[in-house]
Amino acid sequence: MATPLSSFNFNPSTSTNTKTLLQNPHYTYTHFLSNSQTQNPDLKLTITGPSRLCGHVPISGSKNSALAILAATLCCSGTCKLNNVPNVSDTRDMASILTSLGAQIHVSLSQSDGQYLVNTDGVHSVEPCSDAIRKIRGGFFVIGPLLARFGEATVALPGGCDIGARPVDLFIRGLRALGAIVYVRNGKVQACTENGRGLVGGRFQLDYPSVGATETLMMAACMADGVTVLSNVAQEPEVVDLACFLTECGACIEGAGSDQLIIKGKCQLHGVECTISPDRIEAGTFMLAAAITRSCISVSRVIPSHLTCLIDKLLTSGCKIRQCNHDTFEISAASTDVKDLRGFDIKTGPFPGFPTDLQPQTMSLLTTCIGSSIVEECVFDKRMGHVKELRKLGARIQLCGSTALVFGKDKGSPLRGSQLVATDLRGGMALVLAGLAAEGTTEISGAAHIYRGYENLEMKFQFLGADIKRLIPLACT
Ligand SMILES: CC(=O)N[C@H]1[C@@H](OP(=O)(O)OP(=O)(O)OC[C@H]2O[C@@H](n3ccc(=O)[nH]c3=O)[C@H](O)[C@@H]2O)O[C@H](CO)[C@@H](O)[C@@H]1O
Ligand SMILES: C=C(OP(=O)(O)O)C(=O)O
Repeated sequence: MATPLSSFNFNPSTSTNTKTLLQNPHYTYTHFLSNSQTQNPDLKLTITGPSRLCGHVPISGSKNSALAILAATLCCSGTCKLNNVPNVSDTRDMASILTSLGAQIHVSLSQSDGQYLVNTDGVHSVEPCSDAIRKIRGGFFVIGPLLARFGEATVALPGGCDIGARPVDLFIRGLRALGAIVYVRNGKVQACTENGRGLVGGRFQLDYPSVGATETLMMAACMADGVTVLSNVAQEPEVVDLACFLTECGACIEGAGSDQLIIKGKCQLHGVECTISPDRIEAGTFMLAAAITRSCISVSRVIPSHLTCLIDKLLTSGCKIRQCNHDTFEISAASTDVKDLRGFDIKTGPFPGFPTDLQPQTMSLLTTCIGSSIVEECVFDKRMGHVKELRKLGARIQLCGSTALVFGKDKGSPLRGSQLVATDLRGGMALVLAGLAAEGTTEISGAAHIYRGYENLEMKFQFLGADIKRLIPLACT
């Protein structure tokens, strides 16, 4: 029997250790946060473990699908209605990028599934607010639709997680292949079409199947004159989500989910209603949370084909995973159900490979498993910032470049609470998972990074029974 979906286990109790932290005169516990508060660099999370989780967790809409689809609304005349947009700081930043161009956005957070009504007919600028673009990676993707619909765009070089070199050379070369003139000047990419004639269909082979470059070029090609063939493209589910959205809007795209896209340009696309797919990275994170705390929880909505790699590894480790219906999974690592978990090796890669966005959280689990494991990060060149922090909890990890050798536990829990610093989104969440498993209190500063991509994160963990709180400087309340 699956755990009943109504069996929420809300445990708002405050442990002695947390009380000690709350005695800090400069910090307070807050239940709800405003937009600027989630981005406050002094925001902290405090967790007292070890936790046993129990109950059901609903998965929010995909951050990365939502960002790309919000950018794609710039291709559409009329209004787009987007449901299930996650209320995270990245989507709020994307909304401010669109409004800085003149788009009208009505956000309804009272809907349980975050609804955005977006109309880009009144766009009067082709240069989005640079400060917002420099905060997130997805904001840069607007260069494709702006150029396609309005014939020019000036977009600052993007931000996003600090996880290595993140150039935009493939975007630039791809847009040139569609007839654009593109320069990088003073930290901004300036693009226009020759004599204002618009983009033209062309052929372009990506050196690497970049998700963002594939999405940007797909949006541009949808409104270029003629046929475009893009090869060696990304096959991630978020690319498929974007292609489905654009097709509903009237675009003609073949091959989404394969390594080649054939796109026939259309003069105009129209607004549609669309529901953002569930976030596979959030779903994977909660499955890993169940494993690291040796607990049993259920998770929905999950699209199983999006998480094949992780599910296979968790089964290898000894977890029991049961599909309760088409989109609900129960995962158990509880001692009543399984022997203790064994370590396993992972190597990240483009989809359908192991997702780089689950690498840090998986490493946290491996520090608690029997035996040693090898973690190879092959997508980003500096995505190991969490290693130093996990060591502060007592984890034994040897690092050589982007390969980590993780020594599991000898006996008992090897992790003990400590004061940690989150330096990026998934690395920060890896610390949350480790904090749930660790004995004692873990305090994580730099928590704003985590709020970029996890909706209601501490509320979801509290419902599962974890002792987790966010602390915000008194000056900001
Ligand atoms: C907003 C968004 O959707 N972010 C996701 C997107 O990021 P993003 O689209 O930035 O990731 P890419 O797939 O582009 O990056 C992968 C690799 O390609 C390289 N590269 C990329 C573009 C380029 O022009 N030149 C180049 O060399 C990058 O340096 C990196 O090493 O896909 C990543 C890989 O699944 C995820 O981790 C991010 O969560
Ligand atoms: C790397 C990520 O995001 P971004 O590309 O937006 O920095 C992520 O979601 O893990």
